[in-house]
Amino acid sequence: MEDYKYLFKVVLIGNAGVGKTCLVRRFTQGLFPPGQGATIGVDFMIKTVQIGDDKVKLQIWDTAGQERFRSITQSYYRSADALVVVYDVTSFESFRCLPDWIKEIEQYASNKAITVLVGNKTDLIEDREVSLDNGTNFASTHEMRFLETSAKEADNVDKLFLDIAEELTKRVQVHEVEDSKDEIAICSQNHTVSATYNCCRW
Ligand SMILES: Nc1nc2c(ncn2[C@@H]2O[C@H](COP(=O)(O)OP(=O)(O)OP(=O)(O)O)[C@@H](O)[C@H]2O)c(=O)[nH]1
Repeated sequence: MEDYKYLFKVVLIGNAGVGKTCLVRRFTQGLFPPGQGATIGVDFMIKTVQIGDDKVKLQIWDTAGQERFRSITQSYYRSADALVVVYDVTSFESFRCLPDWIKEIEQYASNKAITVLVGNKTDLIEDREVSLDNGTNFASTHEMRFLETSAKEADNVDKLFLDIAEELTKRVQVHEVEDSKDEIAICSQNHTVSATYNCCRW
C-alpha cells in the first residue's frame, strides 16, 4: 500500500555554492550540515508532507551547480513539476547568472512546471550584495514565485517546499498537472534515497 496520495518532483538549480544542498538537507533532515562538499552530478532526497487531507511525497533533486555537470543535470529538468532557481544574496555573480538558468528552464523543462526564485543566505546580513528588490523584480519579470531563505537559520525553508507541495496538489486536483507516482519505482532503482522523513504542516 502506498502511504501517500501524490508524488511530485522538485529540482533545485543555480550556481555552485549558493546553498542548494543545505536547503534540501534543512528541509528533509532538519539540519545544517557543516563543511558541505560540492554536489557531484545529482542527488535526491524524499520527504512526505501533509497537505490538507492528503499525504504528498516530494522527491527533491539537488543538482550540482558546477558547469562540468551541466549535461547530466539538464536531463532532470524535463520531468520536474517544480524548478527552484537558487542564488546567494551575498553573491551578485550568482544573481547575474540567473538569466542563464532561466534559459536552461525554457530549453529543457516542461512549461507546466512551477518556477520559484530563491535568494539564500539571508543570515549573512553584512555581506548582502543582492537586495530584496532585485530579487522581487527579477521574479516578477519572469513570472516566478519568490522567497528569500536562510538554510542556516531555517528561515523560510519549510515554507518554500510546503508552498510548492500545496500549489502542485491544487493543480493536480484540477488536472492541470499529473503527479509522478508511477515513475518512483524506476527512479528508486537507479538512485539512493538519501532520506525519508515525515512532517506535519504547522
Ligand atoms: N551563512 C550561510 N551559509 C550557507 C547557507 N546555505 C549554504 N551555506 C554555505 O554555503 C556553502 C555551499 O553550500 P551548498 O549547499 O553545498 O551549495 P550548493 O549550491 O549545493 O553547491 P554545489 O553542490 O556546488 O552546486 C556551504 O559552505 C554552506 O555551509 C545559509 O543559508 N547561510
